[in-house]
Amino acid sequence: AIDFKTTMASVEFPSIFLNASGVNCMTVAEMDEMINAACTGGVVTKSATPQQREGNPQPRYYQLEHGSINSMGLPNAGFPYYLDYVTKEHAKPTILSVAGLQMSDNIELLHKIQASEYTGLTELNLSCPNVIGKPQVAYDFEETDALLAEIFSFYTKPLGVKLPPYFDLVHFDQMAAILNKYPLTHINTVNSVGNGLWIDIDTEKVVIKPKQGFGGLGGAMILPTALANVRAFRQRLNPSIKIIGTGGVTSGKDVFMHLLCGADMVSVGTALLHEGVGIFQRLTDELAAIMAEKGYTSIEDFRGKVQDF
Ligand SMILES: O=C1NC(=O)NC(C(=O)O)N1
Repeated sequence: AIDFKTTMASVEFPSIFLNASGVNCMTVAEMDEMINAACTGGVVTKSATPQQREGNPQPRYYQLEHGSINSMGLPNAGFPYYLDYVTKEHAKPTILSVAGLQMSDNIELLHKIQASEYTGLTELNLSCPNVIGKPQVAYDFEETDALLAEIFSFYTKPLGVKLPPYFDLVHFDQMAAILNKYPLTHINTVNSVGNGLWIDIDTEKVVIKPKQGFGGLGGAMILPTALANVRAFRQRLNPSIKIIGTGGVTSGKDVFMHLLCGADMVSVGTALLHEGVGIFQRLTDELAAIMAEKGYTSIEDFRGKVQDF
C-alpha cells in the first residue's frame, strides 16, 4: 500500500488528510471522531477566539448545487477549551486554529500558547470573512506584516497561517514576500471565497441570514481558485514553508491536482460536512488508484510537478 504519511515542523502526520477548520471540529466528540477515523492525519480545531462565541444568527449555512455558502461568524467554545484539548495526548497530531477579533487578541492568544504546555502546531486564521464589521486581515498586507513581526518577536513554537484566496498575481508576489520573512511552518490556503451571495428564486430571498446573505463560498466551485493559490504560493514561498491545500476537494482527482500544485497536506471542508469522516478512506482509495494507474509509488513522484502547457 502507498504510504501517505507526511511530516510538518517535525510533527509526523500518518496521512496527508485533515479537516478544514470549522468542519467536524467544534467539540471534543467531533475532534476525537476525526482522530479516530480511518485515513486522517489528525485534526484541525475550530478557530478559537479568546471567549466562547455563539456566532451569527441562523440560517448561516446553505448547501449549493456545487458547493456551500456560510456566514457562521466564528462560533466556538472559546480558546481554553481548544487549548485544553490539544494539550492532552492524542493518537494523531492536532493543529490548534486561533482567530482574534482584533490584532491584540491574536498577540494575546499566541502569548498564551507560547506560555502553555502545548508543543504542537498552531494555525493563525487571518482570513475569516464572516465576522460582522471585521475585515479579512490577510487582505491588509501591512497589517499582516506588522502582526507577524510582533508575533515572531516572542513566539518560538510551530506556527502557520490560514489565508484567504487571492486573485491577482501581484498580490501573490506581495504576500509571499511578506511570508518569506518569517519562520512559518506552513500556510493553509484557501479559506472560503469571501462574501459570495445566493438567492432562492421562489422566495426571491437570500439563503442565509447574516450580512444580507453575503457569505464565504466553499466546495467544488472554488477548486480552480484553490489550485491557483496552492500553485502560486508553492512557486513563491521558501521550501521550508509547507502548504496545506484546502478548497474544493470532493474526489481523489481533486486531491491529485492539489498535490500536483505542490500541496504537502490536503484538507476537506464542505465535502466532509456532507459525507462524514468516511470521505477520507474514499479519497485515499481514489488517490491510490490514480497513482497506481500512472505508475507512481510515492507522492514525491509528482508533488509540485504540474507542468505548464
Ligand atoms: O475562517 C472562517 N471561514 C469561513 O468560511 N467561515 C468561518 C466562520 O464564519 O466561522 N470562519
